[in-house]
Amino acid sequence: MSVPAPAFDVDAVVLDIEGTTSATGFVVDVLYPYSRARFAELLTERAVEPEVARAVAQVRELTGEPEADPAAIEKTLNAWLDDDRKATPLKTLQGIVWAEGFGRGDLVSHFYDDVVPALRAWHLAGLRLYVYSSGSVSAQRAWFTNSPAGDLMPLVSGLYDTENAGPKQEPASYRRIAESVGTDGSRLLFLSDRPGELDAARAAGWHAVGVRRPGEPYYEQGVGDHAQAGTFDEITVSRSTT
Ligand SMILES: CSCCC(=O)C(=O)COP(=O)(O)O
Ligand SMILES: [Mg+2]
Repeated sequence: MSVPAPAFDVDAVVLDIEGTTSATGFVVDVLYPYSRARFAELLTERAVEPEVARAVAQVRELTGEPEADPAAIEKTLNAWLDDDRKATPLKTLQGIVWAEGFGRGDLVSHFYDDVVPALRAWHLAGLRLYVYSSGSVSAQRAWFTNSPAGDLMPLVSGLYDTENAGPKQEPASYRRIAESVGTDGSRLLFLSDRPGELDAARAAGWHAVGVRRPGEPYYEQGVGDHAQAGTFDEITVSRSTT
């Protein structure tokens, strides 16, 4: 079923990244190898850093291997990468490596051509913009700061990931975000490529639009009975002040 997106009167738009603002192919072909090549050093040379140690403890807990050494942890991380599993400790460790890569100029993020003009127009119209991605908050910040169109963080009011909000397929995560931004779910619009995420947002009382871009992994599957758009140009949002 294909339902075109209606016009939305909301206070804020919450954005998924991979498959929605940006190409999955770029993440998988550029960012994933970048992190894969740096995990060994991170796990051996920087194991005492609190963020690394916390993520390693989470990997050990998730795998049920409390004694796992750096080589075993690396093997697990790479297996999760192969499966594109959005495990929180994987995303934390990738976020560390990517943020440093963006910072030193090795990496520049990717946004589909229709996205940045739409974000600027929505921001100008008084809408707040948030990000909710499986990528860690530090990865998201680096992604928006180091875009081909320059620093986009001034457009963004807040960043949410699976650590500060929870899993993306659970309605409770969307309720948590609504509470955090101080807005009722009925005044929030979530944009994502994944039907399970759209279902969870709708179950929390949010508006949701499925973004279906040719070539993306979820394009063929579609977005179920959710309203859909092929680009951000097809999404009309405004914010009434009454
Ligand atoms: C800058 S975040 C990098 C992309 C990533 O690792 C990821 O898992 C994105 O997943 P999403 O929830 O945005 O589909
Ligand atoms: Mg996505």
